[in-house]
Amino acid sequence: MNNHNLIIEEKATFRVGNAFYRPQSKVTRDLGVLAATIYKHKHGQLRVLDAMTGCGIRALRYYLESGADEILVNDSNLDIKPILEDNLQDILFLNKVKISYKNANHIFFECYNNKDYYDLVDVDGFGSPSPYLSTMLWATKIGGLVYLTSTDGRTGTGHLPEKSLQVYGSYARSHPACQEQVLRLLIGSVLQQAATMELGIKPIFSLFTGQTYRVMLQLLNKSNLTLDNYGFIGYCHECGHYKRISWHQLGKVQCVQEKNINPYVISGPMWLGNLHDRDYLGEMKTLAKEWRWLKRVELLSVMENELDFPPYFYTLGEIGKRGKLDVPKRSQLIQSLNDQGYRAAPTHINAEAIKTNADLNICIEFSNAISRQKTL
Ligand SMILES: C[S@@+](CC[C@H](N)C(=O)[O-])C[C@H]1O[C@@H](n2cnc3c(N)ncnc32)[C@H](O)[C@@H]1O
Repeated sequence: MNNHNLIIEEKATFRVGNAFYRPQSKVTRDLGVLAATIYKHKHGQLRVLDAMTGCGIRALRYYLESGADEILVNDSNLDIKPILEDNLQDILFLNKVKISYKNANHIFFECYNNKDYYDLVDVDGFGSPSPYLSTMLWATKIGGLVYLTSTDGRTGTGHLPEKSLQVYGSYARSHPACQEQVLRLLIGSVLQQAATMELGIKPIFSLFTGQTYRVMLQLLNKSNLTLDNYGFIGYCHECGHYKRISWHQLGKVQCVQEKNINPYVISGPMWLGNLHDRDYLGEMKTLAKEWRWLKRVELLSVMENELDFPPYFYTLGEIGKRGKLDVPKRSQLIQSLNDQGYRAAPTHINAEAIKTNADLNICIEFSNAISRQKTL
């Protein structure tokens, strides 16, 4: 490889040429590498299918950093062949990598047909993930991981509810916590697709970067779709309250606040369980510390702290608007809620929002109390 236009990302050195590379997605690659490395430690092997590779950066990093034993690298764009083969030449030479230029669904079907299942299937496409929501599972080993991307935020955030029905089989409406909803729709949709094959899934971690939604899921050997973990979220546009709604409550719930009765606007069905697995996240954090990836340690700590909360968050904007006073800093409001025995934590999804088990009215009351104290 000549040195012209060389890019270095962690242990990988490569060129982009006419292939795809987005430096801002490094955080999604970093977390993928951490999870893959933990998987290799636990299972002693790591065979990766990088189904939409672009310039090959993920394949390189899974090999060089996670210790992947074997990688099937694929991209449907044959025009990138010279640059991709140049980038992967060292591992091609070691017989660690196979490259193909097919539609990802073709590859998934081939894997299924040949009973050739992978430990990690990375599906990093453009826009909507809908063509791969079920097919990617055909290529995944039971107990293995799938790492799925969506960059189609508009559909799941409630701007295109009918398209959401088409993509996720769920009706998505707009509300302040709608980015968390996209992650939940993605997980819920894979959960439902897996259930049709009598399989289940467990979220290892879920990530929103501001542009990209990513979920890392583990494939389980039996369906875990239940009326408890797959359901609805209601949002009251009048008073800003949320409610987790189960199937048997549909049509029966109304928002009753201060003698006003308002209908909830309902989105779903979607995943209502935790967005991450506590143990796996903890192991990823320990590894990130060992590798001195301090920014990732910080992110994983926030993700750890957002576990075991209701499936939505309150934005400071909503709290301020409804409380009609200036809203304090996020950390101050969280501290004051914690001091009074409520659970509250930041969310990685929105830098101006909190996850809490306190009611919105409590958040407004505490926020106003801090504001009044400041003006005294
Ligand atoms: C977002 S880029 C991948 C980026 C890469 N994983 C990374 O981290 O830099 C999406 C890639 O998927 C390829 N692609 C799009 N649709 C595909 C399909 N159906 N099958 C295989 N590859 C596809 C595109 O050619 C493009 O290179």
